[in-house]
Amino acid sequence: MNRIDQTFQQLKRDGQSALIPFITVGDPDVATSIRIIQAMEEAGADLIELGVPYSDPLADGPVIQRASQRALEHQITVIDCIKAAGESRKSGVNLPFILFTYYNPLLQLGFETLFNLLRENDISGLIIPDLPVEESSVIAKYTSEYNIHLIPLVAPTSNERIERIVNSASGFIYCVSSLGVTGERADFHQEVEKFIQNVKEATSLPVAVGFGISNREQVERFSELCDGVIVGSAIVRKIEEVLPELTNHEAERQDAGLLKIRDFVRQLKL
Ligand SMILES: O=P(O)(O)OC[C@@H](O)[C@@H](O)c1c[nH]c2ccccc12
Repeated sequence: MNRIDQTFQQLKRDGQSALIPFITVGDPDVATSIRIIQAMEEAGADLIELGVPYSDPLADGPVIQRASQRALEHQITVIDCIKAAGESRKSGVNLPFILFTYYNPLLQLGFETLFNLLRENDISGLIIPDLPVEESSVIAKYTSEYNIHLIPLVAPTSNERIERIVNSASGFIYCVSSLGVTGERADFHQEVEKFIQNVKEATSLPVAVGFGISNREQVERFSELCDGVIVGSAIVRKIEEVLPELTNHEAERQDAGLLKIRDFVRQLKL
């Protein structure tokens, strides 16, 4: 069984909601990203979204755009990101990995190569924000053959498309809490509760919500409504804040930076 399925089933048995951080791999570099992934697991994260930096991240707000730019300074590729997951697994990390990438880098790579790499590096899921369900059939045969989930995004404006999106999904459904781009928010789409309820009624898969969630109170609010919460920009901003420590040549300073990231994530875990 896929690690994502196992994790959500275990969380359901424990009556818990999943905490799913997003980080940009290679920000500030791959070795540090692997240490951040380890820190996320220590902090209590249940799954992790590993973002592939992209030059034209249309759906990303300024925080993640800056993280992509920092990673692209080292010319990090989708293969480097996949291998970083494999290295993390070898280091003892058990979290299910979800590769988060725009569509274009995958086209360059080719799906056969992609799915072989995903399997070799024990990546359990894929999120492609700019691949509409109408065009996802090209990937569907690989996801079932390799037992790797293609996790769809649904938005408050998806309405009649919700049925079609969730029927072709596996793993879990990613509900986008608000319109626009990623980034911490004080408030969300005015119908967000109703929207999440509609999605839950349309699927038996776990439902997670992301976009704008940045503090414990918001995690509590959305964990009441669904099976998991995704937090990206707030964590990426914390990484940005401690970059001087993470990139310091002294190991103690690096460790201090990692501890700040770990403690920030830990206070989000319910
Ligand atoms: O950053 P936020 O507001 O916490 O939202 C999660 C988001 O970072 C992550 O899931 C994500 C990163 N890039 C995206 C592009 C589209 C949708 C979602 C994403």
